[in-house]
Amino acid sequence: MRSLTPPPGAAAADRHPDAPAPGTLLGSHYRHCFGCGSGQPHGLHLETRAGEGVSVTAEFTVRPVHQGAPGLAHGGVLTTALDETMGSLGWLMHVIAVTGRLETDFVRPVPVDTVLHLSARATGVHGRKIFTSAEGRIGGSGGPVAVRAEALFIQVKVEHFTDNGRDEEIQAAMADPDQVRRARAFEVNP
Ligand SMILES: CCCCC/C=C\C/C=C\C/C=C\C/C=C/CCCC(=O)SCCNC(=O)CCNC(=O)[C@H](O)C(C)(C)COP(=O)(O)OP(=O)(O)OC[C@H]1O[C@@H](n2cnc3c(N)ncnc32)[C@H](O)[C@@H]1OP(=O)(O)O
Repeated sequence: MRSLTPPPGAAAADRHPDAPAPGTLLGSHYRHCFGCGSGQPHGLHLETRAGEGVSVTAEFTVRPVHQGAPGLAHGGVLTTALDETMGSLGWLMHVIAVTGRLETDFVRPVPVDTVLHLSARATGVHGRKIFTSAEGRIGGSGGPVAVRAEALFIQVKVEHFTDNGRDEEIQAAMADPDQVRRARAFEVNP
């Protein structure tokens, strides 16, 4: 199994000089994203905020549509929330990266209506690989840990999307000045 710990020789993750100030809401990277998009009625609607260094926070309210067992959040949904939170670290580094590998520890059951306080940080960079970790706490940022994850993101070029995404959505994204502006925030040229 490939490790999610930065290898010897990994560098610390660099906060881009133009990264939004700590406390700033990052906004959605794509309106139809299941994790953060406002145009996705069944999505998680996560709003991620920049932290210090290469770190972010977010709050996720578990709704009845997120159930796995009666009254409890589905583990896959919680993993998605962690994935999205770690994925948004790219905003602070000005890189586009996709999840390559992700591992979740489910520590406590998470009831419907819980506000999960999520935090994520980059733990190292090695070539195109960005190592990250995240946790979700119940009831507040000092509350008990319910979920924990580590993930490896791989830096990609914009062609990762334009070559592989369904044409209909790619054309719409390229015709949307807001989307182009957001892609430029990642220093890519769509
Ligand atoms: C106009 C259109 C604009 C659109 C864009 C606009 C905005 C977008 C901006 C940001 C979007 C991104 C994220 C935002 C936040 C969202 C969070 C959710 C993120 C996701 O939900 S995203 C979906 C799920 N994700 C995928 O859909 C990936 C599918 N996959 C692939 O596309 C390839 O698989 C890829 C690219 C991952 C690698 O392929 P590749 O050919 O580029 O690279 P290669 O294989 O050479 O690997 C290089 C080094 O990574 C190591 N490595 C690779 N894979 C590994 C693994 N699984 N485990 C451990 N190590 C791994 C190798 O071992 C090597 O390591 P080493 O260098 O040490 O040898």
